[in-house]
Amino acid sequence: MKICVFGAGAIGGYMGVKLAQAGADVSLVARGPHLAAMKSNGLKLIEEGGEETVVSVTASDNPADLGVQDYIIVTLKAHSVPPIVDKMAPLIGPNTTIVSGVNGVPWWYFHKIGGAHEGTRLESVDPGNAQWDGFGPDRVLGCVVYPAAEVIAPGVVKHIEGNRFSLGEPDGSKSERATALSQALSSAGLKAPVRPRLRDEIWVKLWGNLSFNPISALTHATLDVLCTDPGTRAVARGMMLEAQEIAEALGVKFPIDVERRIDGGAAVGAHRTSMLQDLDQGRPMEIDALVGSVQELGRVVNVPTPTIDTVLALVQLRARTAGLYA
Ligand SMILES: NC(=O)C1=CN([C@@H]2O[C@H](COP(=O)(O)OP(=O)(O)OC[C@H]3O[C@@H](n4cnc5c(N)ncnc54)[C@H](OP(=O)(O)O)[C@@H]3O)[C@@H](O)[C@H]2O)C=CC1
Ligand SMILES: CC(C)(CO)C(=O)C(=O)O
Repeated sequence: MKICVFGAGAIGGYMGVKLAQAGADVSLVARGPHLAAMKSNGLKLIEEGGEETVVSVTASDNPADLGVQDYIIVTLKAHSVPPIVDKMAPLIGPNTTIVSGVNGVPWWYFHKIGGAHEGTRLESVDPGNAQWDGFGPDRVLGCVVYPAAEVIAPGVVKHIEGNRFSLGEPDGSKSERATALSQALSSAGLKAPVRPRLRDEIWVKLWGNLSFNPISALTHATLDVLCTDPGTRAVARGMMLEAQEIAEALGVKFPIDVERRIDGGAAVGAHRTSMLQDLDQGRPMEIDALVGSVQELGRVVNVPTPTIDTVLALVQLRARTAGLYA
């Protein structure tokens, strides 16, 4: 089984080391100094408990070097995917599965969902239908990424916590391709359950990213603070309740309530969300995938989103004034 991890930064690098350590036929697409470091010295993973592993990896910035794959696991930031759809072509053959390990509402959300919205495209996450038309939604296997990791130096990934990558077919079936990948990831020491209702998990994760991430970018507060301060907790709650109404209109069942989700955020502790880290480090922020996409879904199901609209406008302007958002 040939697996390519496209965008081997924090999450992709973590997966790449675990798969390579387990003897999988894995290759990585990366770029710049991070790629140069992993080519010269191998890719180093510092695990949750401090244990360090260095593996030698097959890595390139040119997909043509790596050939056709059985699975391409995409671990790019959401906004980085549409521009590289054409670049991925040498990795794709008739039976290639594309695993979308990207936060936010996935571009394939309405593929095989059934009902009135079947086939709806989302401009916020797939401008110009680049992925829908370029990859084709039938290739896609969904994935919700739970681990937290960071590239702390070129060629060095620090794993912070978690090892679950939930997988799910857009139609909820337990397919052969999902089961085979789940086994490969499990052999590498990762948890990879195949879920019949992946969209429910997407929303529970998204609840946090939708609200905590922009609030942290606007306030520079860590999760423990913004989830317990009465004012920002109320803003997060307002956004999450609007999102819940949208998701439920689309058939999602939430296994927990908003208060429990916010308490879960607080329990993570003094974490600076990825959006705040991106702002601080001058990197583009995942605003469209995490917040704009939920606003767009609200328009699809005619649910008003006044709190989401307000926070989205503020964080967009914050990012624009930092030169990080067009
Ligand atoms: N990090 C985390 O803890 C978590 C992340 N996620 C999600 O996972 C996804 C990946 O996040 P994360 O791993 O943090 O992101 P990173 O930025 O660490 O990794 C993406 C990597 O892809 C590289 N890249 C971008 N464009 C190209 C290209 N055209 N060719 C080759 N390489 C490219 C980037 O290089 P460069 O740095 O040069 O741009 C970077 O090394 C996101 O959707 C994120 O929200 C989900 C849960 C937790
Ligand atoms: C906020 C958190 C921890 C989950 O809600 C996260 O995923 C992020 O920092 O992007």
